Amino acid sequence: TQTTRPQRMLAAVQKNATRGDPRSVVKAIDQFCRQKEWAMNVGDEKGCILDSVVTEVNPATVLELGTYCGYSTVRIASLLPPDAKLITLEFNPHNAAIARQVIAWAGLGDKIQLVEGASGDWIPKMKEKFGIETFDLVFLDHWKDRYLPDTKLMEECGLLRKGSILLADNVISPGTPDYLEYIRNSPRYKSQYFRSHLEYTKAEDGLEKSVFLG
Ligand SMILES: O=C(NC/C=C/[C@H]1OC[C@H](O)[C@@H]1O)c1cc([N+](=O)[O-])cc(O)c1O
Ligand SMILES: [Mg+2]
Repeated sequence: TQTTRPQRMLAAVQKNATRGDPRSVVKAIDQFCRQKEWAMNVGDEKGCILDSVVTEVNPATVLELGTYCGYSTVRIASLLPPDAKLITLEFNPHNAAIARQVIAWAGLGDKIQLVEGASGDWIPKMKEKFGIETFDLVFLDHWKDRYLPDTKLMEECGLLRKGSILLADNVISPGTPDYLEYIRNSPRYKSQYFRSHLEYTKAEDGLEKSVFLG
């Protein structure tokens, strides 16, 4: 029977990456996407910007919205300090099942909590279910029309503190116009655009980094 693209991506990781070596997992996925099949991972160019933000923030608590196959999950978790906690939300059970195996191959299972379900349902439960007070860093990479409602929801649930960083993928391609308009005009955020390209292509895309001012 026909395999799915996430299944073929996982097979490429298991074939080409070294168990317990997160950077080799990242490299294997990027190679698969360049040489075999495009897939919607943040990719290596935007990934380097992601790395620099994670390193700068050095977060103790991270929320990722949109795991997909775990590429950015592994990329972020490989840079976190020892006791840091990364919670990643994925709506699609098949993608979540693949991501769990990618994360396991990278040996990062103890740093990452993958939660299956809708961000709108889980964001209000972060405190009670995971003992999270606030997030130091949020990486938005899920459905583009969920960036704005979920940001407002995080504000309402008190999950952001003065200095929390939101980093949003795809603000140009596919684009998140309502989110950009809100975050760039809100007095509660200070935003910065990092221009780059849509993963594995020459199309423009970029990451929007926003600091919550409280
Ligand atoms: O839809 C995108 N991401 C949303 C992911 C959505 C997740 O929810 C549905 C599925 O569970 C997936 O894992 C996307 C799309 C493109 N694209 O070029 O179409 C590029 C990207 O970097 C993206 O993150
Ligand atoms: Mg993306």
